[in-house]
Amino acid sequence: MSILIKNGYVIYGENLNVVKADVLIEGNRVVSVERNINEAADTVIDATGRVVSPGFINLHTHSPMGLLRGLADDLPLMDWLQNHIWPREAKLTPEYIKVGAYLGALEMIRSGTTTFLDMYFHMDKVAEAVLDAGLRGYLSYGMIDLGDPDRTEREIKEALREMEAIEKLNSDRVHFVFGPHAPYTCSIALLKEVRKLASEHRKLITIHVSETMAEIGQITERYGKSPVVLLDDIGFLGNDVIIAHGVWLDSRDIQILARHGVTVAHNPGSNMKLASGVMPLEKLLNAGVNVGLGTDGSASNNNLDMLEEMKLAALLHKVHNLDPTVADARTVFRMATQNGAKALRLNAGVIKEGYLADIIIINFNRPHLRPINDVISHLVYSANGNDVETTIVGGKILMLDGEVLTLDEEKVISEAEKVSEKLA
Ligand SMILES: N[C@@H](CCSC[C@H]1O[C@@H](n2cnc3c(=O)[nH]cnc32)[C@H](O)[C@@H]1O)C(=O)O
Ligand SMILES: [Zn+2]
Repeated sequence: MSILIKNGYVIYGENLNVVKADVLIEGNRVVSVERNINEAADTVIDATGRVVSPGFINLHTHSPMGLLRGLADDLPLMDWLQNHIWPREAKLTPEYIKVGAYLGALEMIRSGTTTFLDMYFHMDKVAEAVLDAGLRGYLSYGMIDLGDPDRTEREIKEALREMEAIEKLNSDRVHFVFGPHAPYTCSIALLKEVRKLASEHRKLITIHVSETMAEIGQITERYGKSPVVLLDDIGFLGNDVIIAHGVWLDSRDIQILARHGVTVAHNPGSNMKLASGVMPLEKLLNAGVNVGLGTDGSASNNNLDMLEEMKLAALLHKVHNLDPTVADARTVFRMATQNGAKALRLNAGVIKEGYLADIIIINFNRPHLRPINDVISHLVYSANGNDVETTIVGGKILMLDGEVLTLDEEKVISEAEKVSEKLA
């Protein structure tokens, strides 16, 4: 199968050069980006007045949490989790989670996300939804043992069960990732076992770290050190680790993360909504730490729109530093694309010959995106997810001119509505 995208403004290569060109996709890869490609293709898409961009990589989310959207707002993290989210999650069955995963997948396709790193439970069900939807999912079972050795064993067993189930699906679009929830919900024994298993099975690890001041307080009281120093001391860190948040990091923590090549998934929307704090983006980037962008779940954001998230990231760090040169549009755009790909070791996040064809087309024939003075600026500061018209993953078209081809949109939405009645 081949796709030819004609006449668009293409965001080309790592340097984000915007060129008027055609893009030829063969199989799952981009084979050519040039003016006036005249080759025949199975599908030809006219992208006149449109921007052809790498799809977004949401580096931290809980995709089925759309089911809980709007049920518990305006609360701090620990209260939100313990008193509102966890009691509702206790009612979630594998079937409900699958319904939530379809809702999340639909939202991601519509807003231009092509790959996401997820943490939730029953990820084998999420994987089935991801495969139907056509997205790429890096899926972690969120492990929580609260220091109870019986629970440690159960959580590891469940993670391994889900790993096997996902591997059985035998697709390059779904990957299992280890997901110990956080240093305040996981015992040292669990964290050490995860480190060992991840190395043994060559899997990535993702974990919430240093999200709130309350967490720093708890971990310092329990262990006499910061969460990052704790993880370093038990040999947990490596370039296969993606920490979500990293809001409360001191300069020593940052040096440790840089030394190990750890990636940080930044979630500005969630950090602002839960009033967790402002992550030290400039310091992390200056130390050479890879920083990607995530939305977190739809119960703390409250959507999965990466275009919106880029703007939040840019604005947050400007006002926080009282310096508008911080978090410039190109830096933030790279966080939402190539930095995420780097963390996931995925040959995507860039449009270039040989890369995976994970590509979106954004309609710039709209007043808020004209005149086209600067494409990257418009994407970060002026666009939103609704401007995405076409979404392609691995050379497969998931949405074409605003019509989602892989999912029955009405059904996905009505089933989510039905499940929500059972959770309220
Ligand atoms: N095995 C666990 C499931 C954990 S999934 C991952 C968890 O992370 C929670 N979560 C969502 N957003 C955040 C966040 O920002 N910080 C910490 N936890 C979060 C989410 O609600 C979910 O409970 C169990 O049986 O309860
Ligand atoms: Zn999270």
